[in-house]
Amino acid sequence: MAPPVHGKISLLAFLLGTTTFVLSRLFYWNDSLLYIWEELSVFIFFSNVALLNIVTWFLFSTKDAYKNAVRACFLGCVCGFGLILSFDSLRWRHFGWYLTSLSVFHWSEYYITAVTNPRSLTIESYLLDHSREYKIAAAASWIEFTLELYLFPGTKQFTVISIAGALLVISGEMIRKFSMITASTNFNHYVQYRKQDDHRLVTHGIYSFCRHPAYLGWFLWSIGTQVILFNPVCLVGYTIVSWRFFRERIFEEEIYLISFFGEDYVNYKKHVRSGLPFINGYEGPQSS
Ligand SMILES: C[S@@+](CC[C@H](N)C(=O)[O-])C[C@H]1O[C@@H](n2cnc3c(N)ncnc32)[C@H](O)[C@@H]1O
Repeated sequence: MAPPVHGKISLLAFLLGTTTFVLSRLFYWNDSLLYIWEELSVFIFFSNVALLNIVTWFLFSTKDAYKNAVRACFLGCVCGFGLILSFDSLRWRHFGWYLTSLSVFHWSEYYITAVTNPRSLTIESYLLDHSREYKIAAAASWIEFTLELYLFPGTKQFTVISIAGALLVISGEMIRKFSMITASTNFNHYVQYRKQDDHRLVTHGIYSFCRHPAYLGWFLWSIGTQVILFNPVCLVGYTIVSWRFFRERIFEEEIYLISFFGEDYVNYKKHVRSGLPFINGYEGPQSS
């Protein structure tokens, strides 16, 4: 499946943003350039971000294309910044891994939707405006990381733990994207309260192992980000809050799936587990 024009714009703008990282590598060419980079890296980085914004504005002049491109370019710059920290900073290296994962996650939510289900594609498909709670959770993890970095710097250097976190993030991301590709036009970022004519029950591929693989993937990804950062407080908080969120979401979603697909969904539910620990979903009126 080829991405529609919005997918292509998003890809191009994201790659443009990541040139912030490529540019930083050019300063490693010789010692004088490296000296300039070490002295002026913040100024050079933000000048490049500003320049890219202007380039994006020129390239994608229509309102809709610009709205899309500016978000993708911003995520590309965050990815580039994450890569710079990952390669250049010992103290902030794991924060760099986290920023790279975060930007790739949000950008690919849009891009995979563009490829697999363009009809449902909107600017919200970046999930950047997800919810107030999501933003508070992100800010809390940045604050915890920074505080602990200054109070207990040694705790932010456990690379083995951060590698375990990165593996969780990568597997969560892959499970989620496989689910989106498998469910294709039946996948929607928002719970559907009315059945579309072409909405089919998906029970094959990754959906034959668990009923909610995309939520499982997101759950693993979100926990993994806190393991990368070695944030013990947010790790516990994220686990509890996201588990409760998915328990309620799955409960609500299954009420509608049973109303859409009747016995077919009830049978599917009997044979395939939800995928998230200790979450059974909707089990009839007595379970509410
Ligand atoms: C964000 S997607 C999540 C899908 C699924 N819960 C998962 O975690 O992979 C939500 C939409 O997918 C639809 N959906 C969920 N499971 C489905 C299935 N097995 N077959 C078809 N549509 C499904 C729901 O109707 C809802 O609109």
